[in-house]
Amino acid sequence: MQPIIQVNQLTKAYANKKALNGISFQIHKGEIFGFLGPSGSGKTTTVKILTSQLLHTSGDVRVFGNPIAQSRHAHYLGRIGILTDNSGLYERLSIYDNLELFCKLYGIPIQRIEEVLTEVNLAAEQRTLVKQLSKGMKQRVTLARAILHKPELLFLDEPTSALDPVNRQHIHEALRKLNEAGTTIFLTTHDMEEAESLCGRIAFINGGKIEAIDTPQQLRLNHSDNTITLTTRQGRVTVERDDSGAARIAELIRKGELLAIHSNEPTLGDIFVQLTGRNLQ
Ligand SMILES: Nc1ncnc2c1ncn2[C@@H]1O[C@H](COP(=O)(O)OP(=O)(O)OP(=O)(O)O)[C@@H](O)[C@H]1O
Repeated sequence: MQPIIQVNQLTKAYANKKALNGISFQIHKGEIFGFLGPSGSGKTTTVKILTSQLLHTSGDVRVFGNPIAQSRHAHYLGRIGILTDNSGLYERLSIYDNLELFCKLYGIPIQRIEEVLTEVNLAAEQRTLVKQLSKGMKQRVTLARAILHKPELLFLDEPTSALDPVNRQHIHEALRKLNEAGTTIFLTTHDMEEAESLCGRIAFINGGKIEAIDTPQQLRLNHSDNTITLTTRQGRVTVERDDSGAARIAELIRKGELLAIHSNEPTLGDIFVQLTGRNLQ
């Protein structure tokens, strides 16, 4: 099947700065694909190019099979949804009135508002003014607006970076539901837990280059040091993940000395440091 997003050797140079250095990746229908990288690594630049808000310098970028430069029209924007920092909500209007305005602007049936507010778990608050909402609720209204027209492909640039864990969870739940209903999702984050819990595949981006792309499980397997740490009554010991290690574990169990086993799998943050020498923050 043809990928929904196909990027080949993409570069972007700002006046005096190369922000993207020849990145290539593909995203297939139904995926939640994440760009994980620290500040300044090129995440927003990529999202802006893919959503046709910014022209790229060189390389081939196709979305829905069409080169992005040719996709710069209402038909393309009608098939994608975008959520960025910039909420663009009218603070003095209620949640419902904000969404109604967008429905009228884009010719979306008004009945869709109720549906979308249920999806983001805000149906009960729909008459509340946006200025009275918490940051987390506002972000859910922004998400509601981004999916009002039922986009096939949703772009989210750091969707939960300013949110507390509970509100982050609300957004994650809404995104999982959307994905289960068929929406393909491209998101950027610097939060390894967010990437791990949401994304089927992750690209590590650093300094405008992609350092690795894989599933979180495979990334961890590829970078595991093949050791196991054991907590015993005498203290901690590390054994190899082989027959000698298995024999040692069996012996400790037999003697009743084994208290806990730790797999020593690296976190995505550990792997990022291994690959780039940098932290995600
Ligand atoms: N308009 C611009 N003019 C010049 N340089 C820019 C411009 N926009 C971004 N850059 C630079 O390009 C690089 C990539 O920036 P980008 O915003 O894509 O990174 P990011 O990973 O999204 O970072 P953050 O998480 O902080 O938003 C950075 O070094 C940034 O300073």
